[in-house]
Amino acid sequence: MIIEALTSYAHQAWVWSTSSALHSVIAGVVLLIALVLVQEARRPAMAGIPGPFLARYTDLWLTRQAMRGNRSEVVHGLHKKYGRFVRIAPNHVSIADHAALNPVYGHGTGSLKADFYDAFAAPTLPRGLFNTRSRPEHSRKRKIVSHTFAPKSIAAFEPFVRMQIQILVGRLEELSKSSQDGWYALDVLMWMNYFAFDTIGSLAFGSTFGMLERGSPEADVELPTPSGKMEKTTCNAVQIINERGDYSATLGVVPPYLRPYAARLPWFSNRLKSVKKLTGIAFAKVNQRLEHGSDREDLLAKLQAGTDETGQTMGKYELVAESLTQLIAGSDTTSNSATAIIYHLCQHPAVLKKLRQELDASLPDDSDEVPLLSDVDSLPYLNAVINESLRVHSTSAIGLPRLMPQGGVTIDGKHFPEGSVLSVPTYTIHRDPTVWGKDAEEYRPERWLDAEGKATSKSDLEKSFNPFSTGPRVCVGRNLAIPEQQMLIATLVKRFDFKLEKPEDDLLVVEGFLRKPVTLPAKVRIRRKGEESVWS
Ligand code: HEM
Repeated sequence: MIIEALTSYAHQAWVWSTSSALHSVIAGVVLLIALVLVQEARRPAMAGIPGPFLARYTDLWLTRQAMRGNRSEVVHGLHKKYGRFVRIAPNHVSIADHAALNPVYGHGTGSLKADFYDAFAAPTLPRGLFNTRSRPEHSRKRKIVSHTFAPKSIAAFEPFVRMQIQILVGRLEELSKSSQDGWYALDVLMWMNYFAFDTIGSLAFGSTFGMLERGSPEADVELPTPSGKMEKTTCNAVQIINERGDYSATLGVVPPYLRPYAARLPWFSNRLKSVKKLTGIAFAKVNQRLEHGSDREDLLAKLQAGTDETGQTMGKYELVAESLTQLIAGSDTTSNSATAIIYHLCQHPAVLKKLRQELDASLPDDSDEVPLLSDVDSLPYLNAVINESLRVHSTSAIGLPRLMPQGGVTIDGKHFPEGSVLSVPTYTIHRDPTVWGKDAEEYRPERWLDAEGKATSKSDLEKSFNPFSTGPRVCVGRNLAIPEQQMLIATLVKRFDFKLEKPEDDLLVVEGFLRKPVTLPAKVRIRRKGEESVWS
């Protein structure tokens, strides 16, 4: 009886919906609402968690924030309004509490990278260390790659990094001398990009992109043509790496079943060209290296030599994928952070003065050499300046989404079942007043030091300091990233004066996957001792 009645009802509804275009639209909307409500009913754990009304029913709310380029600031505002737990998508809760870092990201929790990371896969390559979501595949790759970042390897990389700093110094001196009053106008961000790309090019591909020498962001690309031949061309590597971040971080929050359609919209399809070109850069560089060989002890050499537990080395495509991963992960992270440091030093003359006192006391004045890592890695104020800049700027600022494993997870009495997506927003925990104090929004390197100016026992602050993430997917390159900043910033501060074109302006930032400065117009000149105030 009931089945007959339902069948007859469905039949009538079908006839009604097909009887006119308006009826079809109404039927479609009703169906969509029914689907959304059924989905909502299947997620009782999420139901009581506050957040924007639309985010409860559709991922498109978060997509919109990602497209607008200020996701972290918006999510931060929501946490201020609603508290520690905020539902930012139907199946995604943001938890602004450092105590959630371990259950969400920690070793042994069994959480995995969420399907957000599928949007980071390069179309023609196997997954790399960063975007693989498979635990066994990640463990295998991580074993090979972490070996390349062991302390012994970092010692071998130091001369390559110092060489790029030396080239940067030479170029800035030359440009300063070319100007009548010694001040040369430049975009600090672009020069930090040239440095970061050339350094990672030198390490990950065996040769630089020549950006510092040319003062331009061009890189060679090799792309397959429809006929299967490789076409050689050039592109603006800085621009395409930015566009690739915007593309992936936005497409990654679109529901997976809508991604093929979304990818056809001009906003995405224009940026997809950049994703392809980026792969072409890695192909061009790795091909060059494989053709010509090299006896350099760099990242690529270590990747080529690395073996997994079965004794297998990486094949060519995997090698390209991992080199590309390092190019993407190790380039603008470095340049964004260095630019933010220079900006904050320009805005805080007292901090600059103190840093210079420390550097002048520990490094010789008359040396043309870039300092050794061992000369600068334990300088407390330099490290405080770097940490404070990583905290305030947070180039990796969004909550990195993780999929909860079988059995789910309970955080602060709230249970999230298997399949829930959770994240801890780095931008917000870097501003938690219960950890950082009432002045959490202020730039104050002294918070990293004790009353005698020595590095504090960091455990109190470090529990909420998350620039490199944590757990099995923690940044594998952090042992390189920090020494790179230490040597670079020590050299620039010791040898140059900077002044901002518009000191009254905040640092303009936009967020794709990373929170990055848009530009930092400034002037640079060879340092003139006794005229310290010019930085502000
Ligand atoms: C200041 C500089 C850097 C910052 C702030 C930074 C930050 C991060 C963060 C937050 C992650 C986790 C991403 C996620 O889970 O989605 C990450 C992962 C990663 N980083 Fe870095 N990074 C920096 C420099 C570097 C450098 C120089 C390299 C290599 C040359 C590098 C290579 C990687 C790789 C390969 C991963 C993926 C690790 C994995 O999933 O096992 N990073 N980084």
